[in-house]
Amino acid sequence: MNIFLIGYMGSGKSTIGKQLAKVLGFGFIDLDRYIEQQEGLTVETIFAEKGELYFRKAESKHLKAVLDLNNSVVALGGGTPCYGNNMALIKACENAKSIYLKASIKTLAARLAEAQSTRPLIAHLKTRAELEEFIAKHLFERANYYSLSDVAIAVDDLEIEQIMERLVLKLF
Ligand SMILES: Nc1ncnc2c1ncn2[C@@H]1O[C@H](COP(=O)(O)OP(=O)(O)O)[C@@H](O)[C@H]1O
Ligand SMILES: O=C(O)C1=C[C@@H](OP(=O)(O)O)[C@@H](O)[C@H](O)C1
Ligand SMILES: [Mg+2]
Repeated sequence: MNIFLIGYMGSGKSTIGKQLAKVLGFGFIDLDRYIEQQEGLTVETIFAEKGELYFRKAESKHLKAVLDLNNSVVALGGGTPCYGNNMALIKACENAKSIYLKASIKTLAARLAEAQSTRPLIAHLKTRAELEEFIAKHLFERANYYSLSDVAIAVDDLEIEQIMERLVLKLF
């Protein structure tokens, strides 16, 4: 079985993915880290020096390499399901479950305010109001892709442990 974690930046894909893999005894792949290893550049540098289009093409290419793993948890990037035929490929995987970590704009903004500099799409935003406006519009564009996931979990106000418990119940 293969598990794909989907959701907006800051929803907890990387954090929950790592823990879930540990609990299940599965391998863990963070697609962003995998892209960095394969490209020999950080995500920030790829955006800055090669541009977002190059990143999206690399993301699709490297996604294909992690689709057919076994007993793995894969934390996708926030944009991964929303470009090209990525979500169709994820949905077409056999023995795979896609999980949407669904968080409110307020929760996402609070978490991302602490981590804007490592996320090129939001690094330039100055105030909390600008950040919230950006997330609201972006989430409106992306939510239809996220909602194609097999399972959705509302993560607002839940500790990581509580999310893990709910996830395991929904998965098995
Ligand atoms: N359930 C949670 N409660 C509180 N903080 C969380 C929770 N899940 C994630 N975080 C924090 O939110 C930030 C973004 O998490 P991360 O796993 O990097 O998200 P993503 O990979 O979806 O962008 C991190 O600082 C992480 O510690
Ligand atoms: O939402 C996006 O388009 C992106 C999300 C990031 O991953 P996280 O969702 O893990 O922050 C990373 O892939 C890149 O900065 C672009
Ligand atoms: Mg991540």
